[in-house]
Amino acid sequence: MPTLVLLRHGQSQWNLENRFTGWWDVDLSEKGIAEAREAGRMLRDKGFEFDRCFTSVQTRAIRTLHLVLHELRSLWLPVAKDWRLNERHYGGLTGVNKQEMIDKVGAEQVKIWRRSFDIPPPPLDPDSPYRLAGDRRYAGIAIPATESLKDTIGRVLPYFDAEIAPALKRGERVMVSAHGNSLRALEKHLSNIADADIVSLEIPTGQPIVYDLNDDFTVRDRYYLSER
Ligand SMILES: O=C(O)[C@H](O)COP(=O)(O)O
Repeated sequence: MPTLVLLRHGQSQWNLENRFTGWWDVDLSEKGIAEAREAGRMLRDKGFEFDRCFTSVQTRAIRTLHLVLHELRSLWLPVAKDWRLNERHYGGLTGVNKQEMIDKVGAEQVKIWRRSFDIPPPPLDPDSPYRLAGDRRYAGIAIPATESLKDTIGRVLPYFDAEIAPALKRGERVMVSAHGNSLRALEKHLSNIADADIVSLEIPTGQPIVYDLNDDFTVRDRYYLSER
């Protein structure tokens, strides 16, 4: 099976400001742009080539992918964009500063919201300035009011099975540019991580993760490109 590369977008403006982001469409910071370019250079220097790419409908992941493909001289590659690869919806935490929330409700509760398997954050207020009803990219989609990791897996995996796995089976080399929690969803599945253990998986921004998969999608090797 050809190589699959997963990439979390470079640092976003709200990563920089330490705010929960989720589905809110925040652009890359200057550091995030540099991280994405560096990821592209690293892939190029190590001889990586791709046949097809997948990303979300969120600017930070799309822009990261474009910056990487520019470094790879491969902006011409087919790219599929789908909301199912979006970040997990952070519900009522969207826009809130993570440290301020820790000060308010305690680190333990915030960790449960951020990293537990099936406990979603409180839902987004219907009057929130961060509601996405009317955003054209989500026309016809039941936009969630919040999502746990389990909910995120419930939309990422069917997309992986329907679109990404068949490309790999056809022999295509695939890159997925997505988000901390949509990639945790994918990694939980690929690496067969138990519900209780997923709490400790953290994915850094702008660091390509390489999966060498067997034909049955079991993992032969998984590593950060920067470490080899
Ligand atoms: O949506 C966000 O806030 C980040 O992309 C991921 O945040 P987390 O590390 O709190 O899950």
